[in-house]
Amino acid sequence: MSEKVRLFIGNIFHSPEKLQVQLLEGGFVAVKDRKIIAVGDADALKNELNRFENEYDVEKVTLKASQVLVPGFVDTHIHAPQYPNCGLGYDKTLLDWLNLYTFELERKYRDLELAEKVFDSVVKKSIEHGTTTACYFGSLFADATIVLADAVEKYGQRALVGKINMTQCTFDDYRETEQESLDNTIRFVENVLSRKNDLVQPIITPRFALSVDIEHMTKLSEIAKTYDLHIQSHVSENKDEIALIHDIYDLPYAEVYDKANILTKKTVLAHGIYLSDDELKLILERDTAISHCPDSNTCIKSGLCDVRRFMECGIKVGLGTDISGGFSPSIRQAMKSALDVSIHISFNRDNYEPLTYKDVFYLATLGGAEALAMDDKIGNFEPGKEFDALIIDVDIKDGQIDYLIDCSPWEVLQKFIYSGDDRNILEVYVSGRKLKG
Ligand SMILES: O=c1[nH]c(=O)c2nc[nH]c2[nH]1
Ligand SMILES: [Zn+2]
Repeated sequence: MSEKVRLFIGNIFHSPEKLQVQLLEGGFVAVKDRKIIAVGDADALKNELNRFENEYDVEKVTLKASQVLVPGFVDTHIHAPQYPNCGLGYDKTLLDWLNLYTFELERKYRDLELAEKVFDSVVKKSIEHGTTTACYFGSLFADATIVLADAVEKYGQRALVGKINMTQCTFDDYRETEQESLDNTIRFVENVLSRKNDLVQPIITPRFALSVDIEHMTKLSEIAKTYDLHIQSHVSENKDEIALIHDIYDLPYAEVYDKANILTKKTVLAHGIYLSDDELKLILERDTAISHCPDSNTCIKSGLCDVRRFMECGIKVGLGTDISGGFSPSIRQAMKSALDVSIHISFNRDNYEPLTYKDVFYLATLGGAEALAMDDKIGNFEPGKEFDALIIDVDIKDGQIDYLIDCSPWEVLQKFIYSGDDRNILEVYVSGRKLKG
């Protein structure tokens, strides 16, 4: 019996390299078990097809003209416990929003039944919208965050899952002592690592520089070092927040994190709207990434984030939904909003080139993988990488798009980014396994 290979044949988009988008028209991706073994254009397919059919038991998946195959989307910043609050509290700005809406909801996750109900929904919804890899802020409570890791494992998503650390600047009954924070973090990390599921990894999660002081953050960074883990936090999101950090430390925001050793090549910081050039230089030197979350920046009125500036100085950047600062679990929505914000910035700046749909496609796929330091495994269709992919169709019965004229493959991609939704995502694959469709 020869081994099975799936051949996806049709119009294929991916970013072979940073900032580039390539169309393989009538091309193919060959998948064996979890991994991509070959990729090519129509000519390569003609040359390779016989060989594949001789060597393997080939199953063909042939796409229609209204369909494209793309790498799975990467959500580099999403708060799972905040999912019930999507769409709420947007008359506030960050610090009031945290106190009046967010901590009020998050403190309820001592209740593990609530945790199970919400995390089941948010993970399913995220996959429905094409997120094959998510970087989750979990709960302050280790047990609830274990329930989130369970949901991710159950539905087969690739994810980094973090137990939040907060020892100050929140309600008395919604924080941990420093010892609890360290003990529960280690307990959570060991729980996730003991599963030996390479799709689900723990991530160290000091919430932001107001939630934990430098000394405690330094201890958290030591845990990350001991276990070789990722780190996530927020940075320079809101002017009032930045003023408080400055009052406490008299240092630029990014330097506070650098003092605590949390700027590593496996760290992703959300927002960064007001980072100075010097802070960007520091972040670049540390090879730390930024998660651009345009919906959140608009909904809680944090500001217009110039993501092109990060990209131009070479910082790794991905997109984040930032539920529930953002209202939607969809990275397609984040792509559209990243375009909107960039266009709005261009109205007030001479010679400013707004992002294009190709730029946001890169950010949603390879950019996200780079931001999470996972681009050795995912992000495009390079042979040897795992097959995380979506089949998108803009000609479906009950979608938002009426497909009235034939579209070229590039137009199919544009239509999806601007006018599509989860109904246009027919199939979702993570590590070769079909999760939707
Ligand atoms: O967008 C945000 N969401 C949060 O939950 C949060 N916590 C600190 N800073 C934050 N920013
Ligand atoms: Zn956030």
